[in-house]
Amino acid sequence: MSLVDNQRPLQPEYVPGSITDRESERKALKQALNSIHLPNILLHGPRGTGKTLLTRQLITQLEDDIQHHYIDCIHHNTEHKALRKLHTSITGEDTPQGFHTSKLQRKIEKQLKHVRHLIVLDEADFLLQNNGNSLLYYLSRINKPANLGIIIVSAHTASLQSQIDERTYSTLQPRRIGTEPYTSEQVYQILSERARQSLEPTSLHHEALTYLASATENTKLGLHWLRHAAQNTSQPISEETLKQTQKQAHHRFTERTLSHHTDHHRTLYRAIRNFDDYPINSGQIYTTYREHCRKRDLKPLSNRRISDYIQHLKLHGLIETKTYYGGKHGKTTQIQPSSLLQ
Ligand SMILES: Nc1ncnc2c1ncn2[C@@H]1O[C@H](COP(=O)(O)OP(=O)(O)OP(=O)(O)O)[C@@H](O)[C@H]1O
Repeated sequence: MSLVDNQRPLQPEYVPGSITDRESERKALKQALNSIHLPNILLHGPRGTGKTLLTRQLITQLEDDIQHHYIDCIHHNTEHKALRKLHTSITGEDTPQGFHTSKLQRKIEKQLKHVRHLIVLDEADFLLQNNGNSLLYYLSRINKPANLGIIIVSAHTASLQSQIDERTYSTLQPRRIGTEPYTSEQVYQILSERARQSLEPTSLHHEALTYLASATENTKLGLHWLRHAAQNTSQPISEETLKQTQKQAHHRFTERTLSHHTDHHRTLYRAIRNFDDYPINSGQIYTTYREHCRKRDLKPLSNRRISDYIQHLKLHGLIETKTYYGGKHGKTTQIQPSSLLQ
């Protein structure tokens, strides 16, 4: 018999009825939106600390005269792609393939004049890493007379000042709102509420949930692991069940994360996991990546592109990197799989 009565509350996209312990962040966001001019906000904090949830809740409560546009920058990681998405969201129409950036900009500017708009750039690090601040520069330039607000959601950037050019920064002047990592008690509370809504009664031992909450600060990973355990046993979930399913659950979590990316990202990640000893340097990784490509009949990408892809894995929290300057080889990057994903 399945332990899962309702799958939905265990999905990361599910919006729960109430948000645990994020009242001050919720209020800060709400307050910022109450000003005459829509604000620019940098919402930052580690992965799985409720940033997307807070944003999603906020946009459902906007005043009627504010249109919102949600852009996931993992998929829309260039100015052009993000503008296409924005254009579609503003007009409600598909954006023809042939539209150039300047045409998109003209059409968007026309629409922006009359109503207030709030743009959410979720996972903004992917856009910044890939395309610098060209989109933010453009948006900051057209924001007159201040009827446009931008929420920049980031798991890596606590301050935009070093990431974007001075002019763009001083025009945007984003307010910073941060989400701290959850304590294990908070993770426990969040996961137990989701388990209550999703699982059959008595199908999760108390000490199993305590173990799960102490083993991960990232609620997205915690939910995924719980779902995986529930789907793979017909007995009530114990601490032992969780320990047994940990490796597989983490593996699936990584696969799911990388499903948004290319075959080369997956091949690269496999190459990184292939070593016995860590850290390894980017040169060793590139050689191993090429061998994996050969076995999979893939044409390897250049070292330069692979350096970017290493950054993508880092942004997702799948690997940890340290860069050293100086020495015989100039700059070297040392890499290891994330200690949080075993
Ligand atoms: N305070 C909370 N109360 C209830 N559920 C929460 C809370 N914080 C996070 N969650 C749930 O945990 C999951 C992950 O949260 P969310 O996606 O908002 O985190 P995030 O900080 O945006 O993560 P990432 O940086 O990886 O995108 C979601 O399913 C969300 O509903």
